[in-house]
Amino acid sequence: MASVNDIEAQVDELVADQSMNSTASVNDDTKSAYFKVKETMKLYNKFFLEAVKEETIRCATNAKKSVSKESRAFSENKKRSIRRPDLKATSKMIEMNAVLYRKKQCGHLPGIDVGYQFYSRAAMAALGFHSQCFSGIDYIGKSSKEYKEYKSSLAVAVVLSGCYEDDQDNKEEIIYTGQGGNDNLGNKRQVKHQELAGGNLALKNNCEEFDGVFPVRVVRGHKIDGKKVYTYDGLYKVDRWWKESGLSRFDVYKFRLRRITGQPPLTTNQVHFIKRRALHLSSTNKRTVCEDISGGQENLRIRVINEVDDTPAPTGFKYTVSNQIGEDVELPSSASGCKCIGTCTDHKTCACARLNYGSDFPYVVQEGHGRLLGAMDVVYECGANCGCGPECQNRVSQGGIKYQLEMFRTPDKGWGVRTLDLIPPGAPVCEYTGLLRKTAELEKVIANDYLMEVDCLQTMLGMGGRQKRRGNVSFRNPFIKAKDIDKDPEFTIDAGSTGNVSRFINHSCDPNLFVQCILSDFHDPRLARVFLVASDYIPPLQELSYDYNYALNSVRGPNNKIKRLPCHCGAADCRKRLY
Ligand SMILES: C[S@@+](CC[C@H](N)C(=O)[O-])C[C@H]1O[C@@H](n2cnc3c(N)ncnc32)[C@H](O)[C@@H]1O
Repeated sequence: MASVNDIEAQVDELVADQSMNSTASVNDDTKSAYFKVKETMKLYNKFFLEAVKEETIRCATNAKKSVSKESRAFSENKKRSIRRPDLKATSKMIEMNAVLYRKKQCGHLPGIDVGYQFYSRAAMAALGFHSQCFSGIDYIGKSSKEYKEYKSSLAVAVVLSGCYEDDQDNKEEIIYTGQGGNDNLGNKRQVKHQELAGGNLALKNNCEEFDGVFPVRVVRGHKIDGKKVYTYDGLYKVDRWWKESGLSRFDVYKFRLRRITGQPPLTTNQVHFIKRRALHLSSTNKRTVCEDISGGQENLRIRVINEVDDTPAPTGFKYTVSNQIGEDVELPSSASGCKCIGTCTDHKTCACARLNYGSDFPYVVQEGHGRLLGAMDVVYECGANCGCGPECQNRVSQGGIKYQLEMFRTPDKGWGVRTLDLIPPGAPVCEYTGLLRKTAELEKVIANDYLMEVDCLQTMLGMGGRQKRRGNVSFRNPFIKAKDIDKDPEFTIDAGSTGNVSRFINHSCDPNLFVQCILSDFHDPRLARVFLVASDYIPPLQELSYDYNYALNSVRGPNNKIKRLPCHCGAADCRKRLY
């Protein structure tokens, strides 16, 4: 188990990551509530992925240990009783005092608006929005020392999980069944009487003792791409309660919840997509101007939609799924690679894993998705000379795009890219491809909006204001001497005339992707491949964005005058200018 010191170090590191991720230097007081919510979720997601990794290792170790029949049976049971990573992550948040809203409170919580989506009950608890991971009703207990001002218990939030046979849900008016007496097997069965205690008593108090003055936050569970998601539907007043004999003839408590007027409209119906339905909506209801911008080169076709104006699908560039190499760029010979066979599983014996931060695999594989444990200086994947095959868990970024993307016309940023699938945090979404050129060659180029510097080396060395990231990769680069390194990267990917879908991804001051350099076939960081990786859960139809990270006043026009480009990202903490 990690010591408190380890955990504190991780938090410091993450906070450093966060502050360096933004060019605006924001201190705690000036950060908006939205930013704090996002930061808290990032920390939770990091702990979650680490817990997944710990569990994977624990299960593998248990399986190895099982030699005799009995110990194998024991180990199988242990494997089944996996300690839930989501609960472990929340415990860690509590242990570290990192829960955002530690003191329970009624009403809206800043930074969490109606329509906000939680990707697990544990994530909700990590924010302090609803602190129970299993019970439907979260309440302030009357005996709680912290809440002396309340003479009776008081409910603050309820989850409508669809687990109770007696629930009735008309969206604006809900007949909510109290908690308890359910068999918790997912078949909605009541198996015993409910009691007027705990959360049920608290909801009754909201209605009677407090005369409906204190509304409860209502969260509704539904599915996106087969994953359970919880959407905040707003504040509801508890205006009636009663006891009745339920469908299975057991006593149940009922509470009538009425949505308070004047709140933004409900979004649960709008976000209730399953994979194919999102695609279907996209293809039938919208104006498609190109069936596949990749011309069949990607695994999944990428439609182009324009519902804004008459601009046809973009032309004037050649689609390429991998980097084209400029005439005066010489690629180094391939790195020697690992000797693993099939798939790499042991980080101690895999030579590629050992090059990474913590001498370990940089990814965890969860529910079929390979996810990066966090932003790193550099990621070493297995490559051309490795013994393992394409199914290896250390090749997550390889093999093309895995999430259905769509290009669309925005009202004020030209073309943009959105996802039609739910993308989990840490998932590599796409490579930034183009023509790999020497940066010096591009100095005289005046207008090219599609350049991406390969700043892997500068990031590894923390030079030139590059993001501080996780990385214990020592500088043992045979390609270049440390003293010769310039703060400006030597190579740039120019996607002006050749590139892929990434060239259409816009900037945001509150992005959902981050830039990650990856090395695989060869290990020269000056020529690393550049990927865009999800930093949050990205729901279907949300625009993809990353931080272009321009230094302000750094872009000059033909007459050497400083150029200014207003930012239209719409983020609460928008810096107002791209450059
Ligand atoms: C790499 S391109 C992105 C794709 C571009 N929208 C297009 O239609 O080709 C970068 C350019 O997109 C526009 N852009 C990207 N993000 C923007 C933002 N947040 N606000 C305003 N314009 C933006 C700017 O014109 C910028 O120079």
